Amino acid sequence: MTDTNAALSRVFCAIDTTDLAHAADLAGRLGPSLGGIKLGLEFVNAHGPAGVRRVAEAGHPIFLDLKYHDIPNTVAGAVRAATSSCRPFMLNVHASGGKAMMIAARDAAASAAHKDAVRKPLVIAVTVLTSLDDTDLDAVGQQGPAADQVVRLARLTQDCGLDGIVCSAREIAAVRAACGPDFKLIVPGIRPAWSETGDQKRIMTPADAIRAGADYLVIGRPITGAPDPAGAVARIAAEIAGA
Ligand SMILES: O=c1ccn([C@@H]2O[C@H](COP(=O)(O)O)[C@@H](O)[C@H]2O)c(=O)[nH]1
Repeated sequence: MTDTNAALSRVFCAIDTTDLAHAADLAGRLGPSLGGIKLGLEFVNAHGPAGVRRVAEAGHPIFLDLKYHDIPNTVAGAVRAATSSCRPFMLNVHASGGKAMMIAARDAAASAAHKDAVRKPLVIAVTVLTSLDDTDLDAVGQQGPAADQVVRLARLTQDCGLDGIVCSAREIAAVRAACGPDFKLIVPGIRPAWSETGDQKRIMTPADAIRAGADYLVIGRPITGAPDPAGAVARIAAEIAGA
């Protein structure tokens, strides 16, 4: 990839904060070429759909990262409500919530979008959190290694008709081999060489993750914790463009 705008369009910035004014200001400063903004549990629990709509005023697609994990009826209701109130580009559930729940989420997103005459959000499923490694999986009784569990859940997600998954960059090759080129791979756990790892365990640099075949990268603290967030985004875009 040689074009920095094309590189930027693959990046969702995770704005994890309770500060609404800061989130809206930051979204406005990251430039129109950014792929989108990811808002999750911290922000939405503080500010709800009105806060999401406020941040969306900057014009970026919104990835609503609330990782629903409940019984099918409850998740369907949450997906319907979120689709109508937040109009996200993409939202997610946990694949380990099972087949019936994922199908209910898929159908709820489609029916709510149809009812409101808006574009259906991409519905994707979290496989294995990027903060977990093989030892962590053993501890919760999930059959590792992580890559095997990710592929198992990716196949299940695809069978349920969802649009893609959240996985780490380390599993991209295995998931592509199992699920093909059109299945969307959304990849957090991204750490430029100059950033701190923090609580993430299955990490990769932005350039390597794009080279591996990620559709979108989700990058939070390396951008939001930088003294100059827009500068950090530009640096990441240049690294990807050089990949
Ligand atoms: O497996 C997952 C699923 C979601 N996330 C989310 O992505 C961002 C990453 O932020 P960083 O600051 O770059 O670590 C964060 O909002 C998580 O909730 C994830 O990291 N891993």
